[in-house]
Amino acid sequence: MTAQTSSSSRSRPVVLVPACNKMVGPYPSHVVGKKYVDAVRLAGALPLVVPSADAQEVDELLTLADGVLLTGSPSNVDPRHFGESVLDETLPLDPERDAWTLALIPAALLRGVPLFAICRGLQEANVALGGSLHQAVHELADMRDHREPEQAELEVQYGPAHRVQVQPGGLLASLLGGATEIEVNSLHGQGVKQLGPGLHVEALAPDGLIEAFSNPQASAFNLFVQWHPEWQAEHNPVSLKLFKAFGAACQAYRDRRRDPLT
Ligand SMILES: N[C@@H](CCC(=O)NCCCC(=O)O)C(=O)O
Repeated sequence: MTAQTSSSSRSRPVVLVPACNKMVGPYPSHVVGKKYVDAVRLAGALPLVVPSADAQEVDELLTLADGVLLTGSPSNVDPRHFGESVLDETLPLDPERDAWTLALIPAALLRGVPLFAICRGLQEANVALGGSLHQAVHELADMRDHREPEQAELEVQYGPAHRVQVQPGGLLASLLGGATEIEVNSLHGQGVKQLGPGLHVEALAPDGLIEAFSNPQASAFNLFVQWHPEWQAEHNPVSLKLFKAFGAACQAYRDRRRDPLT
């Protein structure tokens, strides 16, 4: 092994983590939950938190990236991005995040950069790829309330909430060694209404809500999940498998970029 290949195989892949935008006291700030950054490290990658960016900066940022992790957030994707007006004005939005992640997602997929998206990340990916969202799943007949018990302690909010059926033959089933059902947490009010064209359902909740999907047309690893695998990921065998698979895809992307002939 040459010195060059040995150093490239040792250097960790860089994973972009887009920040949310919120006020911290009187100060407009960029914020990312620590559990997401920790999970990127657990995947064997180096997290790089990106503050809000310009849609024009997406290509430049992707040249730095060996992977992208889209986090959850209390904020909703603005329904105007899928042709609806906001039904509940009291819920938070994050127009600065929408402004560039909706451009980042198709660009990352086109470039073959591995992409893993969680909760709001799944929702914004569906919208970025031509789908739409329910604004309040809990107000639909025959759907369960997928929101967390807000007054409960965090362990309960992020505790197991319902099972999901893993669709046979898909990426998720393969990552989970053929598992057909898993237990997940649930902390969201929005949810997939119309899945974007060409996207593949990977998991369903008992009420039929899409809980995971992938884009089989993209050349690299991509997985979008509605639950929160980053919560105490090191203690959850399902989460470990997902983050390890994402990390391995990011490492392979980095190694190919560094040494295209290997
Ligand atoms: N606001 C959206 C998305 C929900 C979501 O991502 N929750 C995460 C909360 C904080 C965190 O754990 O990062 C919805 O309600 O559907």
